[in-house]
Amino acid sequence: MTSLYSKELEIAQLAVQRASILTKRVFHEKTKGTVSKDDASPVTIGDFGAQALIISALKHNFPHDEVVAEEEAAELRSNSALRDQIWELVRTTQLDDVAAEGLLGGAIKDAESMLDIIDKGNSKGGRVGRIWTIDPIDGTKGFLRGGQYAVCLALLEDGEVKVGTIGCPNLPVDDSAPLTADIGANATDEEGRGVLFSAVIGQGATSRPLKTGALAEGKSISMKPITEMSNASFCESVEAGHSNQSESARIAQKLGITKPSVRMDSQAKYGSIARGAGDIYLRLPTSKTYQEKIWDHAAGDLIVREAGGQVTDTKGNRLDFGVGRTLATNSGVIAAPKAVHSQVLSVVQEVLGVK
Ligand SMILES: Nc1ncnc2c1ncn2[C@@H]1O[C@H](COP(=O)(O)OS(=O)(=O)O)[C@@H](OP(=O)(O)O)[C@H]1O
Ligand SMILES: [Mg+2]
Ligand SMILES: [Mg+2]
Ligand SMILES: [Mg+2]
Repeated sequence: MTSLYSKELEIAQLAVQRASILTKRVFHEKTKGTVSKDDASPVTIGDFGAQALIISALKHNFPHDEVVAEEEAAELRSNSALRDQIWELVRTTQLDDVAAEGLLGGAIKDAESMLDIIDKGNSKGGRVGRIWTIDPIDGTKGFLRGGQYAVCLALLEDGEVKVGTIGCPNLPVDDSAPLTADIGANATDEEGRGVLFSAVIGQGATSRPLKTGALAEGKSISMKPITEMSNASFCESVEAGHSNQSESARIAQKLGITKPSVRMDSQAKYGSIARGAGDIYLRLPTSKTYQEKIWDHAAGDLIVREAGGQVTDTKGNRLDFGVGRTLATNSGVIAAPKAVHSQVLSVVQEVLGVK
């Protein structure tokens, strides 16, 4: 008997694997075709190319589903040199397993079709129906700096995350490799690195080595119970502009955590705590106006919850993926093992003065 969402899970994992081949190629290039977006954040040829490959696979398999993706093609329509660079990458990236590549529908027709495909990620999101959300490169600043980054894909149905997949080319394959500052900062995809995290609602979370063809065998993962807060490790963003790092240090101190935080880019943080390499992920708002994007959290939220964790915002509410392209009703993220989540939340609220 096939289980619920088995086709969605298989396609999602293969699509993330294929997109990761492309991002790894760009990761090793000196020039990554970086342009600055309207909000001053960077985007590279890797982000555009990965988004094109993932949407193409989704449209081949699930033509009626909507897609909320981070990037848009507007800039590429007026910059043909950049478009051509991306097309060259997309045209020459495929899974090295013919059957797996066939499941994703094979190659995109031409450069113009590629731009149209990138723009199919423009859904407004919402509470109704099937909507995929894509972060083609999460942690683009990390990708450029030489840190962690992730290729992220999730399926929402009526506003709830049902399937989530995160490809982390630079994380150790070994689920028990402890979370260290070095893993956060050390960007390499040499032998022994590259992991694919996945979850389906009600079916648990898994990790497997990130491959270039057919999927590797998966292993079930779970969060590590925290027996002593003094030994707990927490992770947060590298970029001080994305998460308040002085407040998190005060929270850690009040909780009795003695180790310094591990700073790591991208949803690699969610995957790392889901497999028990780390314990707690704190993301504390740095401004009252910034709204977190659904593609930055959907896959990670499900993977952590399916691994035995609890994920809320700083108000103690579950993340609500049904209000549009952003988490407009939420503020920050607190992810921790279920048994200690309320303890962590109450210290967060005390330090932030949240009622
Ligand atoms: N002001 C502010 N506050 C909170 N979050 C923000 C902010 N600005 C940007 N972003 C989003 O942060 C995403 C990357 O954050 P990360 O946690 O991966 O890592 S890090 O902050 O770069 O260390 C990053 O995702 P990518 O653009 O996919 O890299 C952004 O969507
Ligand atoms: Mg992101
Ligand atoms: Mg991104
Ligand atoms: Mg971005």
